[in-house]
Amino acid sequence: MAQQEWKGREGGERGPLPVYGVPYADGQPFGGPPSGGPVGEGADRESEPEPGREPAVQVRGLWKRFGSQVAVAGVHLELPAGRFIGLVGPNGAGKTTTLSMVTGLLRPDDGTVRVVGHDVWADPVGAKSRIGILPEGLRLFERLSGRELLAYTGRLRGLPGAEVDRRADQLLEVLDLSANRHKLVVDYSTGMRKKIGLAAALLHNPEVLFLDEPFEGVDPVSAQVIRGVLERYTHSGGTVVFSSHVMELVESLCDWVAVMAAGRIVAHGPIAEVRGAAPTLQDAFLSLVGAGRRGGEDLDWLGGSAR
Ligand SMILES: Nc1ncnc2c1ncn2[C@@H]1O[C@H](COP(=O)(O)OP(=O)(O)OP(=O)(O)O)[C@@H](O)[C@H]1O
Repeated sequence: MAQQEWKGREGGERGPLPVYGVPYADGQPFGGPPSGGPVGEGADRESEPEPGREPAVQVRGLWKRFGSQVAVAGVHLELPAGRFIGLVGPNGAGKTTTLSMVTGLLRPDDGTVRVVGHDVWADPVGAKSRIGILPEGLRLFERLSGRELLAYTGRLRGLPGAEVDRRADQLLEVLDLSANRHKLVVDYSTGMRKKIGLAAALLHNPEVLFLDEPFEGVDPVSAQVIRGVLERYTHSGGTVVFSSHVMELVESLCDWVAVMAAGRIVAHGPIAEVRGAAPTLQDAFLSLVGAGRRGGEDLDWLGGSAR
């Protein structure tokens, strides 16, 4: 089965896959830890960051305004490598704006972003060659088939054709898209679009994967498949940063979380630390973002029965 053949970044029987395009500065294929142990099954996922390993993302004093609207208000954040990281916050908190600036899609008004040590704006090629992105409102080349989209993405990433073919076929198989490989992307369902977008983001085996709401519109079976692929990716040393509103999902998937509210980071760290004494992450989240008990008490006209 293709899933078993697809070896992670620490390699398997076949060893690590070769790196193409811009070589990694530390000479480590696939961003495997230059020192320290592997992050994976059996590792203490909530322990301190691995010693000697560059943070996946370092954000300093990040600001973004849209007219009078301050979307991101001086974010400082350091995301450890090799973790499954959730970025959570209420609607309008600034998550998408932050992720857009961190991935080089939107220029900040102020501040710096480094991805695995590479400044996103001073060294865009160095930074972008190390990341994969599944952005919000994913725009894809609609008139290509899923298979053609992966071939195109792979060649853009500098992978040789044979390697693109091998990886694309494995990803299509693992993500259960093989039967739809020749269908045009325009005819893909929402969940299929997420999966082909994820395949495109993973194809060059990035060091850090940024996903904006990857499970939105995805059925439970596909969600399980995506989850398995992402867990495999982090277990072999990759870093996932994903935004979500579904706190149960974040709690079950992530080992590290950053909470945003009103353009600022209000808490960050290992899940257990952020949860503190609260029974669930959802409870901790509600108290962190200052949510009141607005359950619609004022909507006295709503609800059928006359009073
Ligand atoms: N291009 C834009 N022009 C004007 N305002 C914007 C723009 N993009 C974002 N904003 C505003 O910036 C703030 C943060 O938006 P952002 O999309 O980053 O929030 P979010 O946390 O991702 O929200 P959601 O969870 O609803 O997706 C909001 O008030 C939003 O209206």
